[in-house]
Amino acid sequence: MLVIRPLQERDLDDLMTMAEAAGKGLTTLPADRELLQRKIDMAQASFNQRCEPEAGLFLFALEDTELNQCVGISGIQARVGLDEVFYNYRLSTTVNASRELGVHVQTPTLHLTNDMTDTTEICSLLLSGSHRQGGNGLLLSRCRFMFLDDFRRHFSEKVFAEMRGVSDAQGQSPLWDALGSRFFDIEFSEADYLTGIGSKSFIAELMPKYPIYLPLLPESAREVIGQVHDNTAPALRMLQAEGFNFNGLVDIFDGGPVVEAFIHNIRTVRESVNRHVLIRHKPLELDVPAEERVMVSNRSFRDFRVTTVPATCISPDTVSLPPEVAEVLEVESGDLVRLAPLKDGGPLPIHTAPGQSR
Ligand SMILES: CC(C)(COP(=O)(O)OP(=O)(O)OC[C@H]1O[C@@H](n2cnc3c(N)ncnc32)[C@H](O)[C@@H]1OP(=O)(O)O)[C@@H](O)C(=O)NCCC(=O)NCCSC(=O)CCC(=O)O
Ligand SMILES: NC(=[NH2+])NCCC[C@H](N)C(=O)O
Repeated sequence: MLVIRPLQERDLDDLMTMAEAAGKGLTTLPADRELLQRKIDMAQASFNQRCEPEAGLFLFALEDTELNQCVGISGIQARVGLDEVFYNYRLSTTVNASRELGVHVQTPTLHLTNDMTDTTEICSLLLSGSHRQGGNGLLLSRCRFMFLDDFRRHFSEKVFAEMRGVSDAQGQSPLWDALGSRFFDIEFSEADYLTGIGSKSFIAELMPKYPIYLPLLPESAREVIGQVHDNTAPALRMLQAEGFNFNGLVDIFDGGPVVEAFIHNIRTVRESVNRHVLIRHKPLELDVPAEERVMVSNRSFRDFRVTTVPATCISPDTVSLPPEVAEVLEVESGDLVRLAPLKDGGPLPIHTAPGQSR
């Protein structure tokens, strides 16, 4: 069975293996054992409410209970830019017009901003290659929206994701080569790694403060602005299906797009329903396609758990769970759980009785 739970101490080795396999460019998950250990500690402090709410870093592990192994990770950073400055470029238009000369030139420009300050970020989505199938990526990404909605007071109303931008197999980024490298005498992979481990003051010290006129950059750099890395296309597709849209900001190093949504508009949030658990000793048909499965969350802050069950388990006011599923979710008969479709598309497989509130 695959289950989402808070990231724990014992996940360090699995996390390190996944980060190493992912290669460079996943800013928040560099293959640095000490940093990953610090992230686990921060996640534990956040779930146990041992840190300031704004400093919360909620990291979720996807555990394969048969392998007893962490096979994926995803995260929520409660607020960005409060401890350290958070940068983006805003893609704007500057118009130079002269009625006298009959000239009207629109020039795309990049302006350095801190517009996402004090906003919640979803981040660090990574699934082990062996488990990229059967809707596991969807579970890993979407479980976060159930958590965000159930514990809204910990987060901002709007959430965003910075998507990984274009770089090649050698870690070269066309935007970095044309822009960043002119101001920082280091490679893109090193600059990215330094921001990932939290050494960010060099950005403030070295980044150009004046707007950048895009026609002055080479075509190779212009064309990657707002584009994602090939490996990140599925992550973007999943967010778009949840209602996230490009907000006009891009990453200052590789030009990857920033997408955002208001929590109340996110599809998983809108389509969730609550049901009481009914434990039933009936074998569960596990081989059900993603379209016919629903996510079930135990709604616990500290011991958050999510797994999937076939939509046929749901009745108008209960959800029947076999004992082994109830056990991994840490729920008992009568507990209230939250359900949402795993995959978008097709009719919602959750039946609400007439007159019953969701
Ligand atoms: C992102 C995940 C976890 C996604 O898992 P899977 O690859 O198993 O996903 P999937 O179910 O196969 O695909 C999800 C959806 O994307 C579609 N899809 C697949 N390949 C595509 C492509 N090349 N272009 C456009 N869409 C594509 C699928 O059809 C499906 O949509 P339908 O359902 O419509 O069929 C994984 O690919 C991964 O670990 N990638 C490497 C790490 C990475 O780049 N992470 C994101 C960094 S950016 C980040 O972390 C911030 C964002 C965040 O935290 O969410
Ligand atoms: N791909 C990168 N490492 N970009 C650097 C900046 C990342 C992020 N916006 C910050 O200010 O922390």
